[in-house]
Amino acid sequence: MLLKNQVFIVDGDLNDAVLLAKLFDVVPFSHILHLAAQAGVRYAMQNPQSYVSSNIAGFINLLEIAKSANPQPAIVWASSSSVYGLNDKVPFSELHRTDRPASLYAATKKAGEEIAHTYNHIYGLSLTGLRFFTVYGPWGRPDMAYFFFTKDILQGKSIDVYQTQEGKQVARDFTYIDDVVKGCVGALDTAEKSTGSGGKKKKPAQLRVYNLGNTSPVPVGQLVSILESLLGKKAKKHVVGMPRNGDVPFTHANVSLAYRDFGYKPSTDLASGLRKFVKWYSGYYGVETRVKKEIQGAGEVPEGGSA
Ligand SMILES: NC(=O)c1ccc[n+]([C@@H]2O[C@H](COP(=O)([O-])OP(=O)(O)OC[C@H]3O[C@@H](n4cnc5c(N)ncnc54)[C@H](O)[C@@H]3O)[C@@H](O)[C@H]2O)c1
Ligand SMILES: O=C(O)[C@H]1O[C@H](OP(=O)(O)OP(=O)(O)OC[C@H]2O[C@@H](n3ccc(=O)[nH]c3=O)[C@H](O)[C@@H]2O)[C@H](O)[C@@H](O)[C@H]1O
Repeated sequence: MLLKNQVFIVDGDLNDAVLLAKLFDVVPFSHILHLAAQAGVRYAMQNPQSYVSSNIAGFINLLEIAKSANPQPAIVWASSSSVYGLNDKVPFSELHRTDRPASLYAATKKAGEEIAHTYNHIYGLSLTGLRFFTVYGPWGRPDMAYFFFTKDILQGKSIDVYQTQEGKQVARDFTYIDDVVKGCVGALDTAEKSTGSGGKKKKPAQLRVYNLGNTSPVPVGQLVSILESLLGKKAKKHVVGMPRNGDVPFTHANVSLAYRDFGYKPSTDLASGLRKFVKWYSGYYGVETRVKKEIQGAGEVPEGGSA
């Protein structure tokens, strides 16, 4: 039995139907926040099958169990800004085209949105897809640019900063983790109940898609300048043409729908968010940075402990 404030952790694969069924037997889930996926745009060229397995087959496995559960849970899940693909209207709105993905990762997230539509339509599952925009912060993913740029700058290694074939800077609507977490909680709080029971739909159920971005794109070159200042070290920067690797030249979120429906309002600019990241990174990896010196000077302790 779980006591108040306790968390029950089960380590398993989404594709393990037996395990998922057991979990649903034990817990009558009212809500599910589904974040598990094979993430990363560029890695999709190296290991395409892992995207199909986690983002399509694994998602369907979860939906299959959820649709037969009684009660059916409401599901909030992570889609991606990458579904906008070659869309060049800015800022990206949920009403814009998402039928031209630039990477297999994006194609699997877009497939997820279509699959969600099907399970909502046939079985009455309440489904909300959240299109996250390049999320960064403490405990982030080491394969993301802000993270490995930090490591490489500190180690004196060179970094590649992409520009478009036309020589324009590549930009991202970098979004701080705490803002995204607030968006997830808002989506969960406003998720309506599913309307089916025992695999049968009783009436139409809620189906939503929202952008969760920062609404303020920043060129990657500027991200590097901010890191240089926070780390107290110059980057060995090579500006190179963006390889044909699934990347898109820019992202920029319009978040008015999320604001209207659950008050989503990102409040962390890139410099403040990266400062928190570098503070965590310094403590976690035990490395010297300008931020670490500043906070030690002020008598604070770096976050994260040691690795
Ligand atoms: N970080 C971003 O910038 C960003 C942007 C858009 C969307 N997203 C999406 O947000 C979600 C979380 O991303 P993240 O950056 O925290 O990635 P992450 O890699 O840190 O977290 C994803 C987790 O899913 C787990 N996972 C993968 N396949 C699984 C499977 N078959 N069964 C069980 N677990 C599995 C991984 O082990 C990992 O712990 C993902 O769905 C990702 O696609 C992330
Ligand atoms: O919002 C999303 O849907 C996605 O967000 C994230 O993808 P991206 O926006 O591509 O983030 P990330 O790899 O950190 O590259 C950042 C920038 O650095 C540029 N970049 C990258 C590598 C490099 O060597 N040089 C470079 O300039 C690169 O061109 C880009 O402009 C998630 O990883 C992904 O899982 C997905 O969910």
